[in-house]
Amino acid sequence: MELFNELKYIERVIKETLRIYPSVPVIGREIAKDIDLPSGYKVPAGSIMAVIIAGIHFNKKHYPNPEVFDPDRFLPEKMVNRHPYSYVPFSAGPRNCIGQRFAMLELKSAISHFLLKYEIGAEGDTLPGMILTLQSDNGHKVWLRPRVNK
Ligand code: HEM
Repeated sequence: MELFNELKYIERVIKETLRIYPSVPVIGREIAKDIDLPSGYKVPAGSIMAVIIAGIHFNKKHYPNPEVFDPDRFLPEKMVNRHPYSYVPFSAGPRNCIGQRFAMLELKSAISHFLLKYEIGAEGDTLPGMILTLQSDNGHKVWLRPRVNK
């Protein structure tokens, strides 16, 4: 656990990956009470709303040049003034992802063990698609090379 806490750069890479490619790009909620939006629109109780997580993560107000992959957006000093709900790959509130801490540990473990043995790179583009969760429409083409420890 202590070692995983030290993997700061991998953590930023995972966070930035989940910003651009949130595994759950849309969630739904039934509205319990009427909401008056600042735009003047009233959302009546009982409505079903879609929360577009991928849309929130591309809001230029929070993420300048949102299409650019930049793990350093998640440096502590860059995050300090960001709105708490500007980054919600695991949703937020009472029904958020119960597995988010485990998911982060699992990803750090898998990625770090993998990178100790292999180099990996993209081979062509991936077309994002969605079947409830985000996935590739044309597969993930990658190259792998055993890592030679110098
Ligand atoms: C990168 C990995 C993961 C992502 C991005 C993710 C994302 C999410 C999101 C966005 C929700 C909320 C759905 C909603 O609000 O309607 C959710 C719910 C949930 N997730 Fe995850 N999840 C991940 C991994 C995991 C893992 C590893 C587990 C279990 C070990 C897990 C268990 C759950 C459960 C049980 C819920 C439902 C919680 C509830 O409704 O109260 N997730 N997840």
